[in-house]
Amino acid sequence: MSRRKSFLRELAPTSHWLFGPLRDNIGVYGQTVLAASIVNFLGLVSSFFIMTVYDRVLPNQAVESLIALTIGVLIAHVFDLALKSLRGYFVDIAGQRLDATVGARVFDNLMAMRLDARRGATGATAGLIKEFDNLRDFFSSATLVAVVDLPFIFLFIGAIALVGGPLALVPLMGVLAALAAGLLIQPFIMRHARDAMNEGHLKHAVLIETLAGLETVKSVAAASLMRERWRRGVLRQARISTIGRFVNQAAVNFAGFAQQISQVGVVVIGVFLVGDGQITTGALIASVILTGRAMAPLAQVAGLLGRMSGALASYRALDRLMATRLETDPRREYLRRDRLAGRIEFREVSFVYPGAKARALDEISFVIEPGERVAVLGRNGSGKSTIVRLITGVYEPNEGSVLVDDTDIRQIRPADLRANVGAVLQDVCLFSGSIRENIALGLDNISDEDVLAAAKIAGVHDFVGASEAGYDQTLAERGEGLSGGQRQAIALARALAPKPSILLLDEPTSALDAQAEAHLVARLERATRGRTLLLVTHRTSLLRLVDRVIVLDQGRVVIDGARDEIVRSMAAAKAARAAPAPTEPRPIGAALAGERIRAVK
Ligand SMILES: Nc1ncnc2c1ncn2[C@@H]1O[C@H](COP(=O)(O)OP(=O)(O)OP(=O)(O)O)[C@@H](O)[C@H]1O
Repeated sequence: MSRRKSFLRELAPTSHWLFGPLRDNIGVYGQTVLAASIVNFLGLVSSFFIMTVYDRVLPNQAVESLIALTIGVLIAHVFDLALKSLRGYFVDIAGQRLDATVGARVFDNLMAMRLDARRGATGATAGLIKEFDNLRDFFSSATLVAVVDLPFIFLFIGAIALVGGPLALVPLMGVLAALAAGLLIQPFIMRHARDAMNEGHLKHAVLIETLAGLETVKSVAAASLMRERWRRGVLRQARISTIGRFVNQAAVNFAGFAQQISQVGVVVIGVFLVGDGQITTGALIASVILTGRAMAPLAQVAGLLGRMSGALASYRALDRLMATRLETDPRREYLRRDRLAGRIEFREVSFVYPGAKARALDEISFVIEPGERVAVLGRNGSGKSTIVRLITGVYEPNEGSVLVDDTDIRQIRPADLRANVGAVLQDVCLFSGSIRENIALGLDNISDEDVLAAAKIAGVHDFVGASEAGYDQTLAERGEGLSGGQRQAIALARALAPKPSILLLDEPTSALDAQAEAHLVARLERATRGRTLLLVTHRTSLLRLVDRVIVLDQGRVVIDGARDEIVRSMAAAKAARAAPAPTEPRPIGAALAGERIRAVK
């Protein structure tokens, strides 16, 4: 099989995300059903043993028969013990396998989900992933075994009919009443399970948002606000869960009650039947024991129905997640482009963020040739970063197309596109691990030389080279332990390391001081030569890196031309307003804000 086909196969598991792996486990579940069935049959043994002892051994004092029967019943109980342990073990094995397959698939889906298909807060999505534990517990819990026991309830009632005749009607009515009560409350429990789950996700979202922004929460004294949101979430979830649990427990208790009453009923009616000579005393005792045995799983089944509601709510939520659009459509034949030359074209591109009303980009068109170096300028919110996001392919245009090397990027295999596009985004995000790991993130075959070369250009070597731990220095979550400028340098090194043909830098020096920025610009001037560079900036000092400038305003291209010409006209406009000459670094956006700009169209 070709490499491409096997990759697509990997991405496109053909079976349903849950039922497929459950089907793969059918052998293990089959063994569980077999073990549970034998356990149920062995459950008959004790009752028949007692009945035989009462009716045959006791009147005749048949000690030899008693010994033989006792040995038989002991062997049956040893089997029963072994099979019960195996039954639990089999269900556990099935749970482990589900963990390995379904758990991985859910995570893969999350990674491959399109950003514009994502719904709700990060914390709520994290809560959703937690739902998998709920589902997994359901399919690997001992309670599930109660389902296997359910048909055996009728086997035991059949056995009662065999030895006690009409006595069987008593447990039959008890069973039907308990099952009816359990089923009647299902819609109510189901609604509560779903509401409790949703409240749980909202609560989780508050927790994650607070933890992610803990420094800000503390420094702006927002703790009381977050605590109040958390407290409200906890109270709401607790209230809903308490009602659900109460009703479910009532069903479990009713099943226990039905069992007790049935046994009493069997004894009372049995006395009359024994009196009439219809059944023997042994048959009465066996019927009482069998009634207990028949109805024992009912409480478990009532509990199982409650858990099933929770599992069903989790399944539905996860199923929605698994059905969201992925970046890579497994049914599509993507183009493999190992090496891209770096031509970028925006053709009549419009884009609206999910949930937003206004267009972030409004029918914009431009071409950047391979190796061309372009700065994108404009006021805050004019759409500069959106251009970067569209080239990385994390968002798709609503209208028009973004082409790289004359191919719509939706046709290019996302992994190939990312391998050819190095990007430093506005919000730098590092991960726990060493500095080297952070630079080489996602690059499996990168050499130490390439890491070092990129680190030197980006300025990482300036603060890492002389330290004892060097590139092995371990960073905490999100790169904590480094300054903003140092984090930015690592992100730049990460973008440069694979020597991509396209380099997208979104305000790469916003956290640097003037001197560090000047050094970086000098190094970047050499390093970016021959690569397509798209630089988003508010600083004039970075314009040394580019030959052309595109200016955006409200999602439209309003100026597109040679750098020197545009810088000259900007300076002239400023001079005309008699503004004092700004000192380094000068914010271009501010300069442009008060300026009348010539539309290119
Ligand atoms: N995730 C998002 N969801 C909804 N709207 C967004 C999102 N990100 C950006 N926007 C909106 O899209 C528009 C363009 O945003 P963009 O980040 O591209 O601006 P920008 O020019 O890079 O601004 P800045 O100079 O402040 O970084 C803005 O109006 C912004 O409010």
